[in-house]
Amino acid sequence: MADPWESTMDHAVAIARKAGEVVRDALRGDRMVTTKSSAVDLVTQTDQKVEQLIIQSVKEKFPTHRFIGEESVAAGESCILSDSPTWIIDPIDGTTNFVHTHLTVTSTLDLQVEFGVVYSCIEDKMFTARRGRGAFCNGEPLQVSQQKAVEQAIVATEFGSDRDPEVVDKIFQSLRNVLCLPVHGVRGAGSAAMNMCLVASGCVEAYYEIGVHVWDVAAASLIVSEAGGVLMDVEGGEVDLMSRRIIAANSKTVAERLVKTIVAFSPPRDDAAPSDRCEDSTHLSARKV
Ligand SMILES: O=P(O)(O)OC[C@@]1(O)O[C@H](CO)[C@@H](O)[C@@H]1O
Ligand SMILES: [Mg+2]
Ligand SMILES: [Mg+2]
Repeated sequence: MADPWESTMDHAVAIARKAGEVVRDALRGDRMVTTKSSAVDLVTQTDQKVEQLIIQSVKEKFPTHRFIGEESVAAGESCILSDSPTWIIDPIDGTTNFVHTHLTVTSTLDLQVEFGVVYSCIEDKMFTARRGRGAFCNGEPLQVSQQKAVEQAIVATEFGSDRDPEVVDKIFQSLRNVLCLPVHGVRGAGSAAMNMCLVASGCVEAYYEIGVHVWDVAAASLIVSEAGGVLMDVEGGEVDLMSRRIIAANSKTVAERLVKTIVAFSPPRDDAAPSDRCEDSTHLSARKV
């Protein structure tokens, strides 16, 4: 049966590839860095340029579509899912990697709940998923790991950009608990989207994080699900993409072991009123790197 969203997804893949070209070009030059919610929550002009490139390109073809973009929300736009087709965009997931010219930088585009696209532009890996039609990397089907024993697993996570000592303590308590399950190892790509694509690819068995944003995980969530994986809230139950908490695992068994292990807490939701997000958006003086 013809897929009504096929041409739209094709456009998403094409614009993700174009975004990757812009990111790769920017890696060869100087990057002006400012900060958002904390001194280590980095953003560059390339993040903003790529997000506008994506949004303008989509608006021209689909004028009724709505957007949730990381940098638009940082600039004060709402982060509310509507009944209209809504694109959830992270122009650069892994800005810290980008600023340090480290590998693994992705751009994510998600059209709720129809398709997800994550492009890892340094590796030239295009991860895609269409609801009900599987997940792929450069056209090759993806399948999660079949390892159900968490003691034989590698788990991915990130430390986030909140440096409140009480929050850091909880993050470290979870990390300690996971390590002592024990697990074979803990890894972090510096990008939630890339960590989740590693789950979908069967490279790691699970990823969890408290502190992510909806734009970090929306596209890759569909890629994990379509690769046979499971999404869960850190306290069990259905994942809420606006809650800033997620477990993406190869199986319910592994996900439920992590639920019993993680020290749960609730950051301000992405769809909370801007004043409640406690994002102080302190734009410290820009610096060139
Ligand atoms: O700001 P960015 O580059 O889009 O997000 C980068 C990122 O590593 O920070 C989050 C918190 O650790 C991660 O989950 C997310 O992928
Ligand atoms: Mg991100
Ligand atoms: Mg980003």
